[in-house]
Amino acid sequence: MAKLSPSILSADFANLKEEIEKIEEGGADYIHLDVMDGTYVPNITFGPPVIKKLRRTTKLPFDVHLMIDKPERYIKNFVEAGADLITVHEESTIHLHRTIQEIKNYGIKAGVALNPSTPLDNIEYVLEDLDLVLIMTVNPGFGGQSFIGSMEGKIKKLRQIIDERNLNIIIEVDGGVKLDNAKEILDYGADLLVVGSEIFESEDIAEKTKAFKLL
Ligand SMILES: O=C(CO)[C@@H](O)[C@H](O)COP(=O)(O)O
Ligand SMILES: [Fe+2]
Repeated sequence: MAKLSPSILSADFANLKEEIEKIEEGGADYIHLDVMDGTYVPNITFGPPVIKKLRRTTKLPFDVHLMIDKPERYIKNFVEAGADLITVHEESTIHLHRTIQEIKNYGIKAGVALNPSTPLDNIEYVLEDLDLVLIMTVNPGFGGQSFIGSMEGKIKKLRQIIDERNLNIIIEVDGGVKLDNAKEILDYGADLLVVGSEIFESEDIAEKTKAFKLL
């Protein structure tokens, strides 16, 4: 069964509590929280105070995707807000190894995200320290974009590396995941799918979440 992390980026921000209840009802495994700072990506969303309030509304684990410049400045704030898993972009932090260690020292899971143009080689020497690798299948910043086809090879290659080395790393795929391509993406080797617009822009959020869970 597919693991699912619905992204609230496309949710109704005036009714987040209700929207979260619907994905919970549909069987979501995590909630994906897209944090954007207007510098690392050309969009601004929300930060630790919003996440802290949301923490009281659900027991689902918080999958926090940081699209911010120099994320090491704010790891503590996101941990205190209730993150269970923090993913930083490889391109956003100079001392990636140190940033990963900082996240893990708080006793939560650490992930690294790669933009579409960033090679897997860039995480070669931190792979053993990671709980998760997030493959961006769109350029980060916005929901509702189309899956970039060449990411198929990247997901497959990462699956091969993880299996060959027997590593315990989740492959998360984020961007342009829809009901009609999700099965293929799982077959490439993804473990965890992020879905934003396809779930939150649908008529029935709980039913749509269930449909992904049945894949
Ligand atoms: O990180 C991001 C965008 O930068 C994503 O998490 C999007 O929110 C996914 O949205 P869809 O592509 O599924 O609409
Ligand atoms: Fe994301």
